[in-house]
Amino acid sequence: AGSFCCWNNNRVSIPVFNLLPTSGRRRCCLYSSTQGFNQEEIRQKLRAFPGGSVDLLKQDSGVAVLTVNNPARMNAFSGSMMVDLEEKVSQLENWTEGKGLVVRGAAETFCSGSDLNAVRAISSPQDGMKMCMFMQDALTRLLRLPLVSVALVEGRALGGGAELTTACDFRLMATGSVIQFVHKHMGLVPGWGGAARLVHIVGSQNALKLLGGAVKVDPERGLDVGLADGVLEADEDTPGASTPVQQAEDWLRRYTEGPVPVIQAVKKVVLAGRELPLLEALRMEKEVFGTVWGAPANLQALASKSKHK
Ligand SMILES: CCCC(=O)SCCNC(=O)CCNC(=O)[C@H](O)C(C)(C)COP(=O)(O)OP(=O)(O)OC[C@H]1O[C@@H](n2cnc3c(N)ncnc32)[C@H](O)[C@@H]1OP(=O)(O)O
Repeated sequence: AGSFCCWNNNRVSIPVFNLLPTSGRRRCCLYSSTQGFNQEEIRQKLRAFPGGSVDLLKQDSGVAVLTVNNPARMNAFSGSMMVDLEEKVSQLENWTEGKGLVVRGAAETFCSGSDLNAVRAISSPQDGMKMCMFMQDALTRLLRLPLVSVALVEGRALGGGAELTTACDFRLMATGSVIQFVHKHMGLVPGWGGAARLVHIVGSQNALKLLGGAVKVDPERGLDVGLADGVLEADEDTPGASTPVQQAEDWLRRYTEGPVPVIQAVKKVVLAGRELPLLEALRMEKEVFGTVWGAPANLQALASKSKHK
């Protein structure tokens, strides 16, 4: 049962760690030392570029809020924020009571990508690749959490910020917000796993258009191409109106309402279907099914003779 998912000798072994029941979960590293991935060394390098933070609020409701917090730089990711993000993902991997996650930016904007000051300082290809592996690992683990996650996009999500939105299960765009993969304008392509995930979300044709044209995706276009799953209307005039975070939590509730083991199981079977070849996905589905069949929520539903009208 102690399987994990390093890419060894160009062979991808089964990424099952996060699909296991919580007690058997092991943290996954996407890359190993054979690919030049030394997480501690990269952490130390990244910490040399401080500023801002990534903050985690775990709530009794089972829904956590992860905030990218560097408003002086439009929530750009400094090096220390990348380390913060990875640590917060680790905490969420061990959150046995969790069901949902809202990912947002501070001060009404999402994230303007990597901090260009840090980018200039680590512009060698070797350092760039190390940062890329570190962020791919953190964001892959973010998407693989057994929580249903939504990116709440206010203001701008640019470059790596756009990539971060794709590491969530859903994207909610506030009125006036923009998601833009500006990489081409920076002489880059996505490196935090954003291209691979974008293809899964919108298909290769739309992904080519969005990346190749560095298209500004507003909420209407987001819904049209399938990048956005909903739009939040601004409601500043109504006294006591709910905040965008509350609106996002309300939106998410349809997927997070119910017992923790069932919600986590739903995410796990979908993840298996998304990431594994069919036979392995079916096997994983069987494993997860075994954790809910005859479990308290199932027995309770049977006893109450519930009807689905
Ligand atoms: C694999 C990852 C690839 C990447 O993420 S590459 C980075 C992609 N992102 C960018 O190129 C964003 C560059 N920034 C911009 O386009 C604009 O600043 C932006 C976000 C549209 C906001 O424009 P405005 O509303 O006019 O505000 P502004 O330009 O005065 O910005 C306010 C302060 O924030 C700073 N800022 C914004 N984005 C940053 C970034 N990514 N890295 C470092 N600093 C950044 C900006 O320099 C300004 O600071 P200051 O007030 O001049 O000290």
